[in-house]
Amino acid sequence: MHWDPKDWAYRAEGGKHLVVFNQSLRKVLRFIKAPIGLERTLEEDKREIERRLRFEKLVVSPLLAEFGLQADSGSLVCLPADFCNRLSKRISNDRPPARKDKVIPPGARFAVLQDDFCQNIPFVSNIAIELKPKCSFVQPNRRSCQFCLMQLEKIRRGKYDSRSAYCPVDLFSSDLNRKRFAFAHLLENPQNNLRFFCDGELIYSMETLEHVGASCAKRFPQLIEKLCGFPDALDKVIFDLCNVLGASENDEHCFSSTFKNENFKNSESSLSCYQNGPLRALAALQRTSSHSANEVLESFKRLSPKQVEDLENPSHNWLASAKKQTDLSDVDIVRRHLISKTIKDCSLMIVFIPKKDGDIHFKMEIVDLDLKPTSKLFEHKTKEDALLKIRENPATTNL
Ligand SMILES: O=P(O)(O)O[C@@H]1[C@@H](OP(=O)(O)O)[C@H](OP(=O)(O)O)[C@H](O)[C@H](OP(=O)(O)O)[C@H]1OP(=O)(O)O
Ligand SMILES: Nc1ncnc2c1ncn2[C@@H]1O[C@H](COP(=O)(O)OP(=O)(O)OP(=O)(O)O)[C@@H](O)[C@H]1O
Repeated sequence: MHWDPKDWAYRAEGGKHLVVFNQSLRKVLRFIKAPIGLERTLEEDKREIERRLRFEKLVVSPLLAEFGLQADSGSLVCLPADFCNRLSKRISNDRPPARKDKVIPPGARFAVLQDDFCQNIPFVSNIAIELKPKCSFVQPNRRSCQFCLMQLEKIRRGKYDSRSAYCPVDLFSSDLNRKRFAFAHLLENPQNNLRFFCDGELIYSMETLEHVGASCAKRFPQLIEKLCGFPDALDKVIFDLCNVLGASENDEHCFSSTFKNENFKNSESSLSCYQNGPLRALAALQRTSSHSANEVLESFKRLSPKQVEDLENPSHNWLASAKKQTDLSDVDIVRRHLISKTIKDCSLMIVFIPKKDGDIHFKMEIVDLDLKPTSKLFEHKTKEDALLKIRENPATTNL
């Protein structure tokens, strides 16, 4: 393949990866980032990507398949230094300033080449919704979910300026009103949980609100109306999407959610959604682990060097760990935690097509199914400790 930076444009990025897309090929390249000045060898990239692809193929895909879902993970490609260096310069101005502490390390790189899930329907205009739902349930002995509890902490450390009233427990519920309420708050303050793209270009997100300003909040519903050909199309899209997303098997409530049933008294939709759908699978797999991060770290410390090595090479054995009902060994506990953490952090990429009969058809893919490195176990414990402190002060829970 001929690699020309001019064929690629900036798509988006998270804490670990930067993604560019090729409009004509409908493909993306997903690069691993590193802090500015920190060297990363080609071998490190390759090992990390192979570990992830292995995990997706041998562990996540079979688990998702049990719920009728597929994960399309892409393939490893080696990119020449000249391409990577020129591409980095080309996209630099498109990157959000808050993410610029990390870059694509200079030189040749390994990356993942994957289908572009923002535009995977040919011959028509594609509007895509990216949804990062996060943890679906309230942990035992707690009243509020992790997302709601973490909001103040995220504002305190400067990650966000304002609190989002989105609550994942509402999104995962089977009650369509709660789901729509969750979406309304995602639209109001998307943070890193919601993005809209039109033919691959970002049209609404936290980043566009910061850079383009509030006008994008008006413009993107108009674009959706134009594509669908009827008024208030965004409402219909969200309503239909809530139905096909499915729900967790357990209808839970989060103490910090601001949803009030009375606000929806006159709503025509005191209905439940179909339970089957990607959210059902994500909720079930997120529950793979019921151990605290502290317990997981203790289990990890007891592992032999060979067992630690096993965590670097995910295999079919992880499926047995995920399915065990009793007698969990230390290895099982760590594997289950890593599976659960991965699913709590993945995103859905959803493209919709309005049909002539007024129906809307959705095509959904799952991205960011990366296996968390064991080096993050300590960070998970630290985050959990921070959460416990929040819980000790009841004044902060019901924000
Ligand atoms: O711990 P959380 O729930 O805050 O999740 C982190 C995410 O923060 P979020 O809550 O979505 O704003 C965080 O999201 P951002 O990159 O900050 O947008 C990452 O996804 C991080 O995982 P990794 O370091 O990229 O492997 C995530 O870390 P993990 O805990 O999943 O390892
Ligand atoms: N296959 C794909 N098709 C279209 N867009 C994609 C694809 N993969 C990733 N993206 C876009 O690139 C963004 C960054 O990718 P990704 O979520 O993998 O980064 P990350 O650093 O691992 O994220 P996080 O910090 O949440 O762990 C995604 O949020 C999404 O907008």
